[in-house]
Formats: sequence, structure tokens, C-alpha cells
Amino acid sequence: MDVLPTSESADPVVRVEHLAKRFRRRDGSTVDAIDDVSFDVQAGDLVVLLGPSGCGKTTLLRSIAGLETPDDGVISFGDRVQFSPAEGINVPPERRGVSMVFQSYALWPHMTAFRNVAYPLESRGPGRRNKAETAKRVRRALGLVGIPELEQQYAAQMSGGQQQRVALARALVSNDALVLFDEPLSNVDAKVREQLRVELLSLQRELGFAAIFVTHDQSEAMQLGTRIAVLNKGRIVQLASPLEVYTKPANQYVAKFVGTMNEVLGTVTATKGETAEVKTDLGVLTGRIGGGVDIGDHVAAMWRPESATLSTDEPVAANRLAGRVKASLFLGAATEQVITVDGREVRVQVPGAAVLPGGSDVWIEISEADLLVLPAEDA
Ligand SMILES: Nc1ncnc2c1ncn2[C@@H]1O[C@H](COP(=O)(O)OP(=O)(O)OP(=O)(O)O)[C@@H](O)[C@H]1O
Repeated sequence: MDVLPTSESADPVVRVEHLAKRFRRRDGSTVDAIDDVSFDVQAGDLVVLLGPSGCGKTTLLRSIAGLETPDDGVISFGDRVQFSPAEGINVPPERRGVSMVFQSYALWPHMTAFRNVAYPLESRGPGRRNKAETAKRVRRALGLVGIPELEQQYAAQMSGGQQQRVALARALVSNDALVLFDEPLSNVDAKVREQLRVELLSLQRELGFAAIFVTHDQSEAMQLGTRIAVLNKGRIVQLASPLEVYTKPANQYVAKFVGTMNEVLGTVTATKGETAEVKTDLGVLTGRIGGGVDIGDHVAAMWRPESATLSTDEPVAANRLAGRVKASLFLGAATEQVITVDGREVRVQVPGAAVLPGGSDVWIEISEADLLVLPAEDA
């Protein structure tokens, strides 16, 4: 992108407005892969597109890159429209000036790391840069991703993690204001993935490019995103900071998709300000209203395993459940207690090593502030 929006500029790096893409399947049925999606990406933002398989993440990312042609809507980079069928505009991918990192690395196997990284500079602006300038930028990019020593190695002779570092260097070498990531870490093993995540994050914050990152891994989304867009069936159902998505999920779908939630369904019997009383199979529970709910509504009472506490004596709190330890799972930094309450499994996470004997009687306490009451969607 050669016209970069400055921090004073009113234009976001990316603006997506009312984007729609419908696919026709071979059996004749249709699917709304993107259904009226609008969002902005600001300078320095790392927006994660998060959702289960088939929710439209890749189609949305590819549409922004220009690799997919939507049916309707507008895509702009800075003050330049890239796609707008109403205006007859559809800028081809190579002229959009964005870099992309793919799950499959997409390197030239028989080219060296150096040549792979130099490729965008040479193909986008032949003759514009001299060899020395190209070499300087390629070496800087390989240095940034921590593999300067692999410069002359062929891509086919590298580990998956090393190949993804080359792909990352290739995405950074053009200094584009926007980099798109399509599940780039899902092919590398867990340890390397952790490492690359940290490095990617620090590079993005240091170099300041805006990024859109597709993943179906909610913990990856929480770690990387300045904001998370949670998708469901082609729609953005919540776009907010990781903290807000975790603590104030917009609906039951988001609450269940991001992190672990305990859930009991019930009916609202009373409301008072921001709190609601819910009659459930486990007794009456009181919690804060997290969405439009009224007396008589069918709702889900939800809470995180780490926000409940365990005790052997009956607590005085309103939200208390008597249960029996089914299993204690030691996780290292914490222990997850699986408690049976009236035939249901409830999870409570306590810090440190706290393995309890199976069959012990315990009380679970949940504060009103930690219990979320949301409309039940799948009733
Ligand atoms: N070329 C195509 N033809 C027909 N249907 C398609 C095509 N590409 C995608 N779809 C459908 O569009 C929907 C969204 O697909 P998309 O690949 O964007 O989802 P996703 O969230 O990226 O999934 P995953 O995480 O599995 O990659 C799915 O129902 C998919 O079957």
C-alpha cells in the first residue's frame, strides 16, 4: 500500500462495509459465507477473526486480499476503494499492496530463503530497487524473524517452523501497512507455535503494521488480538477486546466459544437493576444480566471455572451448590476440579496443586458478579 494512513488520518487502514458473499454448493443449496459484515482495522490493530470451521473466516480474509470476489459491499484501504461493485471497482490482489501469510507457508521449495523473501520486492517493483537495497531489506527481514543463518538454505530443506519464519519474513519485507494471516501457526508443533506467537506479537507491536489474523483457536485469539471478531455463520457476533469478549460475552454463543463456561439453563423469576434471579434445576441462582433478559425468559446462567470457589463448609452466599468431587485434574499452575452437582458436571479451577480425594463432599460458591445471565439461544 503506498498511501499509508497516518495516525492523524481519519481513514482506518482497512474498512469493510456490508460485505456479502454467497456460495452455491454442488447440490444447488446456497450458503452465506459472509453475511453483511462491517468492521474497521486501525493502524497498529491486530484484529483476530475467530470462529468454528465454516463460519466464513477464510472467505472474509481472502476477500480483503482480493483472492475472492464478494457479491456486495465495499472494501477500502486508507482512502482508496479496493472493491465496490456499485462503482465497478475490484483491484487485483497484486495491486492491493497487502502481504499474506498462509497456513501452508506457500514458499517456492527450490528457492533459497533469501530468494523467497526477495520475491515480493522483485516481482512488485522490477528495476525500482537496486540489488544492494533488496539484499539489505531481505537480510533485515530474515534477521527480524530470527533466521539470518538460513539465508542460503532451500525452503524444502527446512522444518515447518523455519519455513513459516521465511514466510513471515517475506510478508514483512515489503513494509506493507497491512498483513493478513490465515491460520499461520496451525501446521507447526505446539512448542514452536507458542514461540512464534510471542515473536509475531512483538514484531507486530514493534513494526506497527495492522494485521488481520484468522484462527479457530480461542486461546491464540486471546493472546494475539488487540480486538477479536467472533464470527458465527458469516456474521460478526461480537467485536471487542479479548478482555471484553471474555468477561462480557455478547451472547451465549460467544460465552461458550471463548474459554470454558459452566452453564445451567433456567427461567428468570425476578429482576432488580442489573441482576436477575434464575430458577434452575440446581436451585435459584442470582447473577448479572449480560444481555436483554426479562421475567419469564428462558436463560443460561453461566460462570467461569476460575471464578467459583470451593469449601468444605456451607457458604452463606446466595449462589452455593453442594457437590461431590468426581476428579481432580492437576494442570501444573492450577487444578481443575470436576464436581458432580445433582448429576451434572461442574468445573472449578483452583490455583496450584489441590488434588482432592474423589468422592469428597464440597460446596461451590459463585458471586453474583461472576454469574452471567444471558438469553438461551439453543433452547
Ligand atoms: N468455493 C466454495 N464453494 C462453495 N462453498 C464454499 C466455497 N468456499 C467456502 N464455501 C463455504 O462457505 C462457508 C465458509 O467457508 P470458509 O472457508 O470461509 O470458513 P472458515 O471459517 O474459514 O472455515 P475453516 O476454519 O474450516 O477454514 C462454508 O460453509 C464453506 O463450505
